[in-house]
Amino acid sequence: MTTELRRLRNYIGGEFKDAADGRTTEVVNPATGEAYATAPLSGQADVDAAMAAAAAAFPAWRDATPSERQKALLKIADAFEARAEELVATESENTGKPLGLTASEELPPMVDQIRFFAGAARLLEGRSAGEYMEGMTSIVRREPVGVCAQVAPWNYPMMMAVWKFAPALAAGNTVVLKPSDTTPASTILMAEIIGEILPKGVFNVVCGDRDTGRAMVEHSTPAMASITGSVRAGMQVAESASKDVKRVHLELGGKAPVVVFEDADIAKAAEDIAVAGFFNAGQDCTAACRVLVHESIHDEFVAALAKNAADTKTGQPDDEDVLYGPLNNPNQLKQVAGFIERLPAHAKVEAGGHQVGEKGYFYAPTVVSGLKQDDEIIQNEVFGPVITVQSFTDEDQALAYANDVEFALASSVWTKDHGRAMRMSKNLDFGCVWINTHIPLVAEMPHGGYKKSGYGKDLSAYGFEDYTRIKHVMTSLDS
Ligand SMILES: NCCCC=O
Repeated sequence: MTTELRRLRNYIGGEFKDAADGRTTEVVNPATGEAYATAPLSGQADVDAAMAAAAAAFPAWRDATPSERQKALLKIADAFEARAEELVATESENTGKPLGLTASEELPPMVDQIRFFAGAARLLEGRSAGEYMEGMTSIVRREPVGVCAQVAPWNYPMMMAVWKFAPALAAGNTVVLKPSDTTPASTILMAEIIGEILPKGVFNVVCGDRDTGRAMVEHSTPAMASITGSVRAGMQVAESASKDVKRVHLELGGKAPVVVFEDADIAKAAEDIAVAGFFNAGQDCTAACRVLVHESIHDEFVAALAKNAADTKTGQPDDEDVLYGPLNNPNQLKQVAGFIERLPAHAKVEAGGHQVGEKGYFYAPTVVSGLKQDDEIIQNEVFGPVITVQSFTDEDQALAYANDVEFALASSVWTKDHGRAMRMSKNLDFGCVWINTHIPLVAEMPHGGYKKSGYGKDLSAYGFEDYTRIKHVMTSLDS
């Protein structure tokens, strides 16, 4: 018996539409490995239509007062809260995430982040107007940049979409957003909710693959392209955007060092690091994936971490005991398994190291020790439930190992020594340093990295300003 697949559609100019040429892709639930929907595989005509709708809606949305934009965003936050159960169920079908944790750990921060940007809409920062030249007054205008092309990833499909559209809309831009081709369902549901609140064309969703994303970034309409994804994808976006010098906002990979000194609370550090490394199956650009531990506590720490890994459960979304669900797709499962299969002889798998179950794309919580700084698994992003452990001799070596990767998004230090924590915070070359914790985020603080982790900030007033442009207006006092 064949079951009818749900038909997801693009949201363009206030209407749900199939791709102009009718092409679709199947959308698979990674917890079962079975298709449950189809989504448009959008081409140039669909991108053109979405860009035209966003461009047409821009002048009126730009000219709406900050107060009006705030009101609309607050309504969206309220509506998401009211339909939380539906959003969570859809996100879980998209990704296989545990239902309970998605409801408690993802939905509330998302709603809070929208409310934060609703407030930011009314706080437009600029230098003071004044007479910086005799007989002239200068003022600064902070304006929206225009239409924004935004590409969201599959690891947190709803929350990453919020990180993109909320600051963009708050600042007065209009948006064409593309969810990942593996996780479009929750974004389409968000479009349905948002569509009841915003004017037509202000928020548009185009489903599709890499070629769709490229068509969006290369399109002449958007003034800005923003992507959260892999380094490879970010480099392609930067290259495509360079053709007409578009503004680019890139949130790419991570390889977070987690530096545990000998005076840390070992049991607590091992417990917290296991959660921060395995949450969302480690599919998190800030995941606590690369532990550096002082040699004097190495064995004790590895044993504690391996025990926490063994106690961590992965499984189906409705199982209340699980910390994380499946990897997002078969390629991701292959990528994670590949890193373990290719481990050098000096590495030791302390926990996990294998697929779990026969259906879906589950992988066991894994801890690997005995690694060297130039090993593949130390230098490259695994994006799976795998925590590596290396040992160091002193602060200088810890710092050298921590900074010696191409990524620079997040890091953490575990110590009771305040001076050491402060020295490490100064010298760690990462966009975020946590001290005696790892992974919490707040809407008020910036998220974003350096080096191959990209540039531009998400969240915070900095993220909001990334979606604005500055204009200097100078007026002669004689006129
Ligand atoms: N913990 C949220 C990280 C966003 C990117 O993966």
